[in-house]
Amino acid sequence: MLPDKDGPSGGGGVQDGPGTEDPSVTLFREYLRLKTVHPEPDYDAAIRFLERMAEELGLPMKKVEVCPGRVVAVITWVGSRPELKSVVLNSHTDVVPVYEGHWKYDPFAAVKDADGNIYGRGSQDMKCVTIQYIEAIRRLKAAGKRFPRTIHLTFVPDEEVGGHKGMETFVKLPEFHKLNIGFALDEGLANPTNAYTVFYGERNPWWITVRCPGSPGHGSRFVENTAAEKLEFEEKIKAWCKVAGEDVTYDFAQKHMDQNFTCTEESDPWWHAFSSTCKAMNMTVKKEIFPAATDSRFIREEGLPAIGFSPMNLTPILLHDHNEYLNEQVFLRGIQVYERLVPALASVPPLSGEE
Ligand code: MET
Ligand SMILES: [Zn+2]
Ligand SMILES: [Zn+2]
Repeated sequence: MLPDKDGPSGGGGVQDGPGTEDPSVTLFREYLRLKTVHPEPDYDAAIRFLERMAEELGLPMKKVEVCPGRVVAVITWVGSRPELKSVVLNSHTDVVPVYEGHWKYDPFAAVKDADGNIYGRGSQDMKCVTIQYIEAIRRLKAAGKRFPRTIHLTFVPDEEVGGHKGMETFVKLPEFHKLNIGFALDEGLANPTNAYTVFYGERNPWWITVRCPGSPGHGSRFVENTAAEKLEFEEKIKAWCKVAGEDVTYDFAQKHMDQNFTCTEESDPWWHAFSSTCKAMNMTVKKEIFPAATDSRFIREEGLPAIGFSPMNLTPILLHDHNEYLNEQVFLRGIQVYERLVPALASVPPLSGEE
């Protein structure tokens, strides 16, 4: 069947004929069209979509309103040994704003071009992962599988604005602790080579607002920051503010100091399950520290292991960029990766203290 081609100005791109697109890709494109974009994300649309997903999967969904208008949704597949610690598949539902003029296509139209590249805000960060989790679970359920450990899919708001009304609050609530988490997967980044990148730690974000009444200042970007530099750095700000005048103050919007990272030794049962599955699928895995910050930092601060992983190889890193896209074949391959990873993680044998 010949594709029906629209030029970029038509905003349509190339569409598959009816029935030729993989339903998982169609679902991904549908999700990309929801405008969960800051500064006013349509979270109601996301929750409605997730409720439909839960219904299709035949799994219960809980809603935890962590702040007014900010709901964390949790879809749960109870394991055959529910007393064991669970596996969390986390994703955030919000996306960063766009400069429409810089985009080839409408960033909320989920246009697919002739090469199968799907353009949309969130196509890499991280609506792809949300749908990959859901589709992997759908396929595993359809195949009649069940695993010892309970699997929770958590969908959180406001990651892109610092997580205050999202994961940061959620981890402090009893509903989070009741999940009885053993291990969590969260977002990572694309890798332009054939390898996949996994993240076992993050940089500590410091977002600082300096108040200097009556005297306009200029923003500064502090890119390099080792632990030692960071400790000294606040003294510098203090000194600068003091020199600028007694009424000059500063506030932290983000001040993370936690240096916890997740164990990636082969002796660690969670890491072993993750890495041996990747090996069995002939995937090359590169371990890195995440260059920015994700909701994993809140999970790690609770003392729980979390790996940042978005299965996108052969893909330029386009998170927060204009013309963010993901190729449909890479997307589909990612579902297969989770179809293997999820069973491996949810079948990690009981750890000491679990029996
Ligand atoms: C410090 S909040 C992090 C927001 C977003 N994930 C970013 O890295 O830009
Ligand atoms: Zn993200
Ligand atoms: Zn982001």
